[in-house]
Amino acid sequence: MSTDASSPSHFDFIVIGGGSGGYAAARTAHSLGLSVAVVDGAAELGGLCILRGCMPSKTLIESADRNLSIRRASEFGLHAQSQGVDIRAIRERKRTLIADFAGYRQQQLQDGRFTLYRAHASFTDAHTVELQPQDGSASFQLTGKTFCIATGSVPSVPPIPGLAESGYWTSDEVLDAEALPESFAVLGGGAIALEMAHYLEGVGRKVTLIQRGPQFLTGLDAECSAVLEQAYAHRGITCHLGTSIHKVTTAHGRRHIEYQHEGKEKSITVDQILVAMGRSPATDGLNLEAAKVSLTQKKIAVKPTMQSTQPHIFAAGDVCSPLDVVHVAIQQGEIAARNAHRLIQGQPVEEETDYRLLLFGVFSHPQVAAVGAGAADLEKAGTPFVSASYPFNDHGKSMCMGETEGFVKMHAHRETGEILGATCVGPHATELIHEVVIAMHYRSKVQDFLAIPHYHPTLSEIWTYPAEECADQLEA
Ligand SMILES: Cc1cc2nc3c(=O)[nH]c(=O)nc-3n(C[C@H](O)[C@H](O)[C@H](O)COP(=O)(O)OP(=O)(O)OC[C@H]3O[C@@H](n4cnc5c(N)ncnc54)[C@H](O)[C@@H]3O)c2cc1C
Ligand SMILES: NC(=O)c1ccc[n+]([C@@H]2O[C@H](COP(=O)([O-])OP(=O)(O)OC[C@H]3O[C@@H](n4cnc5c(N)ncnc54)[C@H](O)[C@@H]3O)[C@@H](O)[C@H]2O)c1
Repeated sequence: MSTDASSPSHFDFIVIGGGSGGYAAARTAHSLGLSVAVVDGAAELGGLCILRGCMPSKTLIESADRNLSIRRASEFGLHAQSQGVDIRAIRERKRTLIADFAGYRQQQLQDGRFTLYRAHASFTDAHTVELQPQDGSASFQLTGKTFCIATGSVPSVPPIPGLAESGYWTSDEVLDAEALPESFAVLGGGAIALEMAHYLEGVGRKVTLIQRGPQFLTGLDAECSAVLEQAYAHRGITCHLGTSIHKVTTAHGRRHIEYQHEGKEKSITVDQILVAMGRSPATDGLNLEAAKVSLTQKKIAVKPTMQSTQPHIFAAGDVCSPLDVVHVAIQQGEIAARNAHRLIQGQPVEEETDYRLLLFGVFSHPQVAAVGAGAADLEKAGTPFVSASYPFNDHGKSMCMGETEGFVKMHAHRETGEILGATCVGPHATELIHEVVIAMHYRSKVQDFLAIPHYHPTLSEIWTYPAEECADQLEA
């Protein structure tokens, strides 16, 4: 770390935000020989994924998954019974792992490749940022030839009457709670709502999911939502879709939610509310107007080159992304750095993001994963295609495992046979999808896919069924 007066105040590339996107940008720019500054204003370094996102949530979910196995032990001829759940111990395990992951990232940020400033940055003009150090010392300025804004996102809380006054949790509070109340209303139907509902029910809490839209995971195949709704209902999670929340009140320390569902006025009383209604890009305080950087739908507007409306100011990650996930933030950060290098060298800024293999996974139970185009995208684009699906309840390995909820689905180009997209809801879906990602990376046709050997009996071989049916449709 360096904040002393002798540090250079001019850099080739200044990265604002040291999370997944920012770190990837800084690492790439350094490897290309640029002088790099990273500015991060957080009290703790590490970024969302490590501190309050992917890693803590997956650590907690692992405990829920194992508890579900204990609950079902008798199905497998095993005498096992849960003796209870120790939320404090689950949090301790999470804290230990996260401290390790965060420590490694902090080391990477401070190993001398970049000049790290622990400060909040805001633009004073298109080439200058004002830094307000985290330790309260006097502010100072840095100038840069190029920049990458990678400031991430913050939970978004809609103005539901009474919600703020009643109090609520976001994922931040669930992920670090040392005790959990007995009942929760989870508001939202995206990845956070579904993952946290799985965790909370998995450790024995009563959960009601209240989603505004007609399906979970808006934008994904509606059949995924139907499978999740049924699986969650089977576990005793109440799922109310197509709702409209009127207001929240409190009585005796509990929260009372009034909402409309299926044309009827309903209400529930719960101990705690988890708000999982999306996240907003973290642009407050950046003074983007001074740099003439524009927003579109609250996010920083970027071209496929990751350039903002100011060509030497790039962006990466949640602050600008069409999908708030880590591998995309990293890809964008790397492209931003390589294009900044080209700009400085006077070369054409030509590298563009390619979302053909856009990949999304949800660690619910069952899990959901998708890559590439869905049927709705292909129809909208007018692409001729064939589709086929196959259920896990007719697949040998998943039947042996007792994990029969869900299906796999594949889409292929009607003329070329190239695989264009796939969806999977079911056991280990977030792992299984990668087989199709690799095939799509190499632009495999369904016929090529069928030539690849699949071991028997495995979950992976389930993909051969929709591939075979797509190939049959193509022949026909
Ligand atoms: C509960 C949860 C679970 C998730 N699970 C997954 C998952 O399983 N898989 C997945 O791919 N994605 C997941 N995500 C999404 C993923 O965490 C984010 O997409 C990713 O971490 C965003 O990285 P980023 O670099 O854009 O931002 P961040 O990692 O948030 O980094 C932004 C940094 O900028 C700093 N900053 C902000 N403003 C300023 C400023 N003005 N000056 C200086 N510094 C500033 C912040 O301190 C922060 O360190 C999850 C998110 C949540 C909330
Ligand atoms: N496994 C993963 O990759 C993972 C896990 C968690 C989060 N994330 C990322 O974090 C981001 C935030 O996740 P999220 O689930 O909060 O957001 P989201 O945007 O995916 O989902 C928000 C949900 O809240 C609902 N909603 C919004 N306003 C509402 C209102 N007024 N009343 C009722 N419902 C309302 C929406 O219909 C939507 O279903 C996502 O973009 C996601 O990519 C990813």
